[in-house]
Amino acid sequence: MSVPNKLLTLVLIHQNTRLLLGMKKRGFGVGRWNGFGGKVQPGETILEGAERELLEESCVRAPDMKHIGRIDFEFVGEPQIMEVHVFKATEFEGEPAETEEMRPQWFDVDSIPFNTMWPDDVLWFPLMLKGSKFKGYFKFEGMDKYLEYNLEELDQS
Ligand SMILES: Nc1nc(SCCc2ccccc2)c2[nH]cnc2n1
Repeated sequence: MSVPNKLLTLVLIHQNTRLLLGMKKRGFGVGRWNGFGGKVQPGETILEGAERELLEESCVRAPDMKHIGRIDFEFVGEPQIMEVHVFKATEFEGEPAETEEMRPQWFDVDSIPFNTMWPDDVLWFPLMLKGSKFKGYFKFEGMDKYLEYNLEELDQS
């Protein structure tokens, strides 16, 4: 019996040569820099979930966020696939501030801390940064290693 995918969001704010990331302070992915996101709740759209999580985790709003990709993550031994919808924004309202979940920090796009991020990020962040749309799949064994993956840049046309 297969279970439906777990719907999640991930929001990146990319302004010229800087990228806003947050240090995850608890829960899934704790101790890693990442975009802002989390579970999509019943009754909200994926976009509404992304907007809500960004505000909850960073105190900023990004009305111009656009859906730029989807990455499915399978973890060996877990029946439920994590279906992560990635959004990118260039403008934001408010001031990024630390919350219980995340400590935000700006990084130059040439010094992204990939060694303290999920191991797949180094593969798809370049696509995100250059404005491509993409679709990916990663099969993880544990939190630090993927066994297989595919990653596809999609035509914008
Ligand atoms: N960059 C990245 N992010 C995630 S989870 C993102 C979605 C999420 C899940 C739970 C809480 C907040 C946000 C990853 N998983 C495996 N590789 C990964 N890479």
